[in-house]
Amino acid sequence: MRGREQRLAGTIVEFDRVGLRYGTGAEVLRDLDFRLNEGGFYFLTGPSGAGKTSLLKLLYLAQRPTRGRMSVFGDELAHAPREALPLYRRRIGVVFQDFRLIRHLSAFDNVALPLRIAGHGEAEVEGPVREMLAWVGLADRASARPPTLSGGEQQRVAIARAVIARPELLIADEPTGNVDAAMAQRILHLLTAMNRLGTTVIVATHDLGLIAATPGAQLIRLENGALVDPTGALRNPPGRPAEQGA
Ligand SMILES: Nc1ncnc2c1ncn2[C@@H]1O[C@H](COP(=O)(O)OP(=O)(O)OP(=O)(O)O)[C@@H](O)[C@H]1O
Repeated sequence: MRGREQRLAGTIVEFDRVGLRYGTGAEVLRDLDFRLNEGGFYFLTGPSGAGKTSLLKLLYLAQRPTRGRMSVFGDELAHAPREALPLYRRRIGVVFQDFRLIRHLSAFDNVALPLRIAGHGEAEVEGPVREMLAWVGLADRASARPPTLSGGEQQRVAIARAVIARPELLIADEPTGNVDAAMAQRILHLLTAMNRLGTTVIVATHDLGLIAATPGAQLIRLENGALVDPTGALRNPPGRPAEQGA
């Protein structure tokens, strides 16, 4: 299926001594060494200002490392030409902390956007978008514009938009930051359902309840721009297919 890529079997993202600085400031991320397994579910945690959003920006290719190597979907992207990135971005779904919905478009049109950008005709858009809106419990809000939706509803439109094109990698920045506990459970359910369908998921969160409710998820902890990985488990994740029975 992805045979042309030379990635280490089972690895979707690999960081090798990655550093990031903004402008001429000090590095906000330092010496990040880790791998994400295909099909894994990861929580990214750490104190405010530790660099979680910055790390996610590297993952969704909005920032490039200022140091080190970074491969995504098996290709080295730290120095890839800018015009090469949109093709990779289409394989990544992002739920932004502040949603970034388009205010003047309906919930339906916001969710339809990735399919339309990918060139799908309206016949291929209508059904999947209706189905996705139903899946996130917003079938009756399809024509509503974001400013008329509650925070939790906007959050679910943002999730529907992020997953409609079946991304291989789903990145969510504090996806339960604006909702109550019941809605947080519902959002977690949506993310784990995507994960069961094969999508690799990484979620930045301060919500310990969310982590406790997701057995099998792996923790990635950042402190002051560096990974806390005392056992090296993030550099050499156990149980990767390439290592089994080899
Ligand atoms: N665009 C930017 N320009 C300069 N510095 C930035 C920029 N974005 C983030 N920073 C700095 O990088 C560091 C890490 O910020 P980041 O937003 O990645 O942390 P975070 O762990 O996501 O924090 P929070 O949990 O509060 O969202 C902070 O010191 C922040 O001030």
